[in-house]
Amino acid sequence: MLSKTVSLVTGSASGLGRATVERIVSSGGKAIICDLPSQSSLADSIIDSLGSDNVKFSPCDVTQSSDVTAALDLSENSGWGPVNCAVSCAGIATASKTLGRKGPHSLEMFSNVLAVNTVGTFNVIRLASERMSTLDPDDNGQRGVIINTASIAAYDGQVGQAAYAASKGAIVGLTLPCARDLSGVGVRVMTIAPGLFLTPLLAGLPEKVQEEMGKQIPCPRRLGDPSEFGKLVESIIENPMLNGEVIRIDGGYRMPP
Ligand SMILES: NC(=O)C1=CN([C@@H]2O[C@H](COP(=O)(O)OP(=O)(O)OC[C@H]3O[C@@H](n4cnc5c(N)ncnc54)[C@H](O)[C@@H]3O)[C@@H](O)[C@H]2O)C=CC1
Ligand SMILES: C[C@]12CCC(=O)C=C1CC[C@@H]1[C@@H]2[C@@H](O)C[C@@]2(C)[C@H]1CC[C@]2(O)C(=O)C=O
Repeated sequence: MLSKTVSLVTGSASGLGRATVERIVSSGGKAIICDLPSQSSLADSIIDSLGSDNVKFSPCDVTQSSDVTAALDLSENSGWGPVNCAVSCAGIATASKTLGRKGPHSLEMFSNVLAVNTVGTFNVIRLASERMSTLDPDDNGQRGVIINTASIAAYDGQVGQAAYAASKGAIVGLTLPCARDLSGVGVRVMTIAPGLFLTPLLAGLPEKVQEEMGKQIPCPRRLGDPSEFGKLVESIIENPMLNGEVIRIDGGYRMPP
């Protein structure tokens, strides 16, 4: 049960973030949805189905410190107290070769992917951990847990994924040092590296392509369901010994070049 969980979940108007909010709330916790202002109608539909006592929306660009601060404030101003769980799912994926037919990879695109995926994730870690540090510790001396989302592209980046794989590799890389940095205040840091999940990121592909992608996965022979990501988030929250590690959730899949 997550009845003591007060969470902030970025990128949670959609896909893996949304499934995380649904899981946390169905297990008794509360969640602040942090997503871009353009996603407000999706956020409203989640609030309608889960209840405004359990879920609130804070329009947020994760690259902006003031937006993340406002989301953390919303939890405290709503009477929920400081968050004790922060899950980063906000992310963007681009495809562009390092040197393509039209010339070199856009530097702006590379910087933007790193800004949202990596800098945005670290922004949440640094600001959320400060709030968690004000909480009373539990029996294990722990005050909170931070869960990041990388990708198996951090290890098996494909053609055209230099920016995306770099942004996710950096999240893998910061997991242990952040866990070490925050151990003194009793905050755990974990990262999930998903394989292929059926979210709006992949749902836009033709069905045939989705089916073919699903068949590449050794077992189970299908794309992941976002609820399976939500289940893993719940396990990480509940298990005090999980810290400083990256967990792949990919059905044994390794991406080809
Ligand atoms: N679906 C998949 O197969 C996989 C997804 N991932 C990662 O999981 C995370 C979630 O992806 P999905 O749920 O599939 O995608 P999605 O596109 O359904 O959700 C991503 C959410 O992030 C939000 N977002 C984008 N930029 C933002 C910003 N600057 N500030 C706040 N929110 C922002 C979007 O508005 C969207 O609601 C991403 O980091 C993605 O890279 C990793 C591996 C596999
Ligand atoms: C590049 C992929 C695969 C081929 C295709 O038809 C369309 C794509 C666009 C979305 C990409 C696809 C694949 O590379 C896996 C990722 C990178 C996907 C976005 C998220 C993704 O599922 C991932 O991070 C997997 O680890």
